[in-house]
Parts: sequence; C-alpha cells; structure tokens
Amino acid sequence: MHENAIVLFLTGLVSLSIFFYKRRFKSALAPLPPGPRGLPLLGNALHLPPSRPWETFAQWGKIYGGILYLNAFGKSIVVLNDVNYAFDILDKKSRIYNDRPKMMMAGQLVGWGEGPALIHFCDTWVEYRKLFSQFMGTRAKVYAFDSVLQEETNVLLKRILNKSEDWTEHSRKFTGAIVLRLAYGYQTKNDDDDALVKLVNDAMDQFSETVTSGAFLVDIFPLLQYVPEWFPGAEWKRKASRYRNTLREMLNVPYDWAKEQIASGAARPCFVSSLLGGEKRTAKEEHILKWAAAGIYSGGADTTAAGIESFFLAMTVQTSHQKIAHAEIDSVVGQDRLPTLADRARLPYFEALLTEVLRTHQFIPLGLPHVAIEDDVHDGYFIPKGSMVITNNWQYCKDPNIYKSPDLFSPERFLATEAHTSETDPRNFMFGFGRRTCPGVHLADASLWLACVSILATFDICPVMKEGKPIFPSGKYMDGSISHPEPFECIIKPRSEATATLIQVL
Ligand code: HEM
Repeated sequence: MHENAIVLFLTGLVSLSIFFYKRRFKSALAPLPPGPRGLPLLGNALHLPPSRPWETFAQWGKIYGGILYLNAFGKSIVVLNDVNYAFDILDKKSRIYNDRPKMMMAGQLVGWGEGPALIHFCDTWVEYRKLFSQFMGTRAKVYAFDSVLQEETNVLLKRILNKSEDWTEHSRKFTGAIVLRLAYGYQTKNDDDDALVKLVNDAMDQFSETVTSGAFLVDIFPLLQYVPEWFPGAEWKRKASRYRNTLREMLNVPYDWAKEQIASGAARPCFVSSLLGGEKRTAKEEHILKWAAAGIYSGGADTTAAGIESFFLAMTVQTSHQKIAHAEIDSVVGQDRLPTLADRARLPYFEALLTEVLRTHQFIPLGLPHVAIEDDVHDGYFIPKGSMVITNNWQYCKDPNIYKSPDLFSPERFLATEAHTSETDPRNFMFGFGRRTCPGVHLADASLWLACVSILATFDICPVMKEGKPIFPSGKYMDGSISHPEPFECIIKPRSEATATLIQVL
C-alpha cells in the first residue's frame, strides 16, 4: 500500500516535470506570433478596437502577416488573417482547437454556456453534434423538409408584396418561422402576437447583447461575478438574473409544447419529435435534447436573416447583375410558377450571384472564437494552451491571393469555363472550421437559396430615386458577432402582373 503510494507520487512528479519541460521547451524554441507591442499587465487591452475589430485586425495583418498575437490582461489571443493558417490550424489540428472561451456574462451568468455554440469541449457537446448530424447533417436530410421551406418562402413573398418597406422584419420572421417549425414543429400563426415567437426573440436579443465581447466588465474582470445583486451599481448582475429567467423559459416552453403534441399524437415531424419519439428519456437526455433544439433556433434565425438582408443590399446596388439573373430564371422557370430547390442545378448564374453576395457581404466577420486546449507550435510560432483563436473571415474574402480583383463584384468568378476555373467558394470558410464547423450549414444554404431566388423571380429591387438620381446605400455593416447591414431604403416591386398574381394565389 505504502509502496504503491510512493510509485503513484513519483509517476505524478515525472509526468508534471515532463509537462512543464515540454511547455518550456516549446515556448523556449518558438517565439509567439508577431503583433503590436503591449503594455505591462494590460497587454494590448487598450489596442483592442471597440468597433469593427475585423478591419483593425486586417490592417495589423498587413504589418505582422497572416498570424498575429495579442494579449489582453494576460489572456492570449491569436488572430488568423490568412485562411491557410485557419485551415492548417483549426481544420487539420481540430482535436486541440475545438474549445470555446469562457464568456462570463453570456455563458456563465446568463447560462448560454450550456448550449451547443458556447459549451466547452466535453461529452455533452459531442452529444449535441450527434443529434444535429442525425437530423440535418446532409443536404438530402434538409431537402426532405423542402415543403416547410417552400411554405415559409411563400409567406415571405406575400408579406413583401403586402408591405415591401418592412422587408427586414419579414426576413427575420421567415428565418424564425423555419427554425421554430424544424426544431419543435411549431407553426407560427399571427406572429406579431405570437407569445412563443416573442419569447425566443427576446432571448436572442438578450443573447446578442451579452455575447458582444467587452460589453460587460465582468467579461474582463471575472472576479466581479461575486458582486451580489443588491450591490449599488450592480444593474448588470440583476440583468443577468432576468435574462437567465428568459433563457430558462425559452428552453422549456417550446420543448414542453412539442412534448404535449407528441403525447396527443398531433406532433409534426421535427427535431424534437424525431429524436424524442414516444420513448421515456432520462433527465440528462432531455436536458441535451432541449438545449440542442434551442441551438437550432439560436444558431439559425439571426444568421440566415443577416444573409437575406445582405442579398437585398447587394441587389439594390448590383442592378445589372440582377437583370442577368432575372433572364436566367425566366428562361429556366418562367413567370407562371416559383423556383424550387429542384431547379437549383439549372440556375448557375443565380448560384454564382448568391455566392458573390456571400463573399462581398461577410455578416459573420470573425466566425466564433476557438480555444486551444494544448500548447502548440505552428509554423515556428508558439500558441499557448488557452489561447483564443479568431479567424478573420472578412479579410479572407478580400484577400487578393484568393480572389482576383477582390473589390470587384463579379459573379462570373464562380462560373467555371474552359478558360478559367471557379474561385474559392466562401462557404468553405464562412461556416467555420474543424469540429466546431456550423452544423446548420445545409439548412442555412437551402433556406437562403430558396428565399433569395424566389424574391428575385418575383420582384425588382432598385435604389430609391431622388431628383432623378439613384441613392445607393452606404453598404456599411453594424457591429456584433452577427453583423447586419446598416438600415437602408430600397424599392421592391413585383416584376410583372403575372408575378404579383402568382404570389397572391399562393
Ligand atoms: C447563413 C447562415 C449561417 C452562417 C453563416 C453560420 C455560421 C456559423 C459559424 C461561423 C459558426 C462557428 C463555427 C466555428 O466555430 O468554427 C457556427 C456555429 C454554429 N451554427 Fe451556424 N451559421 C448559419 C446558420 C445556422 C443554422 C441555420 C443553424 C441551425 C440550424 C446553425 C447552428 C449553429 C450551431 C449550433 C453552431 C455551434 C456549433 C458548435 O459550436 O459546435 N447555424 N455557425
């Protein structure tokens, strides 16, 4: 017994020594990636841009290269400005880069840290990924829900026809309705008064507010989490508690509704019904299912809506490209029916146009941060364990090494001809990297395609005219991890009487 303890003690000591030796060895041999020089204790905290950080990161990239290192209050941050670093580090070494940073306000105090997008690398996260893959892991699985996508697209077109100026709101309702139907089988009726839609939207707004980095001091000084709610000035702590309650409701109310539907035999096919079935589940299994269903809503609604808004923005400016797409849709689909997912392969110009919109309008400019779970040396640089690794997707789309004349809006770059091959599809990186890559990629791709092609098949989108001159939108994007275009006006009108009638009779 006594000998065993000594052996255990010595083994532990040797492992620890090897660990520290390896770490020192790695860091001694390899320097940290280059980056702006920081101040003692604060590091680069004062350099970190409060707004549109992707632009500043790209400028630093010009000075320091494709990989750069920052430090904020002792926390290591590695920014990848070159997509090849992102592929080599986050895809090829995915095993050691699939953690997420601890977000004190959104993750810990409000509670989103238990959900699929923010949870640490652990068995529960593996379970989430399995469930997503079972339900929507391939294009074919998502296309099996094409009637849901088609019905909600019809509703979107009707709303645009009735009140075109509210197109932003319509886009959000469209994506919200799809994810609620797919996650819970819940079909929104009059969603202006729909309590469930309001509940999930409130939770999502609160998520966006709390997940924005640097918005809450507790994210920078985690010790503040121990401040009691009654403490003068601790409004943020009381806010965390209110938001936590909204989150709990958002998790439970739609899930319990879906369970009742299953029990009464009225459930529509959806994520919860397909995975829960009629079987009794353990509390742990239910917990995972509940969070995974909420992950579909939180991951899918705002992101895809930002994509549709970006499409409206691009079409307002790129009117000549819009005309070419109109002609293609007319020749393949005509004006007496709407396009369907089955038409996709026969609309190559529209496909290229949408791809160019995605390249030129990056609405998730920095992806979601990954965290290194081990020390690493990459390309001669030391990346310490715990480093937050950020991909600058915004910069990849502007990189002249990937795209010829990147500032030019040219769908043709994605049309392979005998003379040239198609350039890199931005979908290869805009959905993330490694094992954390977006599990909703096929759903996002299908719903975005169907909404945008149907809008173009039926409407003309043009700039507002003032004194005979077109007023083009600024094209600027707002701050936020999901970045929406700054509000702008455009004219949306039916292309013909035939397309207006087509929508009215839907
Ligand atoms: C155009 C729309 C969308 C874009 C651009 C997008 C993009 C992304 C990105 C960049 C990430 C982070 C990947 C990484 O860490 O490397 C992500 C994660 C995620 N997305 Fe999406 N997404 C979209 C739509 C959707 C949809 C429709 C769903 C759900 C059905 C969804 C669910 C999720 C979830 C659950 C995660 C977290 C995955 C994890 O951490 O393991 N997303 N998405």
